Amino acid sequence: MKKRQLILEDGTVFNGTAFGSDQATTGEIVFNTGMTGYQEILSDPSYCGQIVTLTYPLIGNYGINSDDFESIQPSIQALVVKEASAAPSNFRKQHTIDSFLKFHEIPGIEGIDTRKLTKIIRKQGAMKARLTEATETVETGASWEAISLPNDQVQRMSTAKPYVVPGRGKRIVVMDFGMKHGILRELAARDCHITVVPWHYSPEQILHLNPDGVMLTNGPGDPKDVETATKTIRELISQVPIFGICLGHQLIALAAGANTEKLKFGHRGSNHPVKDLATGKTYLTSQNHGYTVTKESLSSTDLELTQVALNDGTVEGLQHKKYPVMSVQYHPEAAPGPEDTRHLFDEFLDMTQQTTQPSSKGEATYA
Ligand SMILES: NC(=O)CC[C@H](N)C(=O)O
Repeated sequence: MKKRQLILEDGTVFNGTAFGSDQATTGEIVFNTGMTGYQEILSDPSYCGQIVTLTYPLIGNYGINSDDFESIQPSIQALVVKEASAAPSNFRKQHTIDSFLKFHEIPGIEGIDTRKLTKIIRKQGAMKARLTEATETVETGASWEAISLPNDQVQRMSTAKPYVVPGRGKRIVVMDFGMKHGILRELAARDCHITVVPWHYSPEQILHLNPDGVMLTNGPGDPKDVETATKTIRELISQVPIFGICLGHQLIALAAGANTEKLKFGHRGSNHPVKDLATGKTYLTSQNHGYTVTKESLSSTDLELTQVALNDGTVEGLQHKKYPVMSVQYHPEAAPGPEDTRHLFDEFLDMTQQTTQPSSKGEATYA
């Protein structure tokens, strides 16, 4: 078995065994605490450029199947696990995790105490890490600084050309920032006529499609890296009902004049409790994000805080005070994860009945 090392920016070195493809690689290291759903995590484009470690110790035990992908091409930088199952057992199984990662040229390392690794990330915060042959010397602080991580992930993950998923229902334009299939699945299940457009589509191009509503998807990286999209959303807010998920939520916040910031180590897992402030109900949610909307920055905007994370009090949901625009930081499409908040897709489609004409009082009148 080939030896491989995981070297963290803080100097910690983990020794393990290679699986997946061969190349050495560098990325931001993040952890996900979900007990299942590794295939969806591997193929979630929001992880583009990140080395993902999973706290659940046995990964790959039900194989890789044809049904559970969240994108065609997995885009994680590397995978770090305790044990990669070589003998998966499931009636849907098509590949082992090793052969799947080899095919997609993604390196992995196993034999790592991923819970110890996670505790280090929680203490030190998200940092750079390198996956390499065991013979490479440990990098020093200065050389880590010289390694810059990418900031063009949305450009790489978004569709290059618009395309249609036909339906007979509501006309929804989806701005693709690195969309998970789950979002399309939910809209298609509600018979929407879906037009998926590239991240840089202009307000004119979007409105020309005559949408009943605009969906802003999840996506990788820092929301401040896609200023063009923020400007587009700023123009759309008063003209069409909008629903934003994760990166889409952060972009609505920026467009409305709020701020975003990087969390110390992010939220990634399938059991994050979120409280709806209007009803007092708590939902379990699926999450994958490293940035958050700055709560204090909301006071100078027309956005109202609707939901908060119960673990750390951060912003989880927003609603525009004048227009039919809402967003959540978590994943109501829940792939993987609990389905508590799927109803938000229905609420979005209900919202598309509302007009966006401000009344004489400056409030929107919802027909
Ligand atoms: N899943 C997402 O859309 C993540 C949004 C953003 N890239 C973040 O990490 O916060």
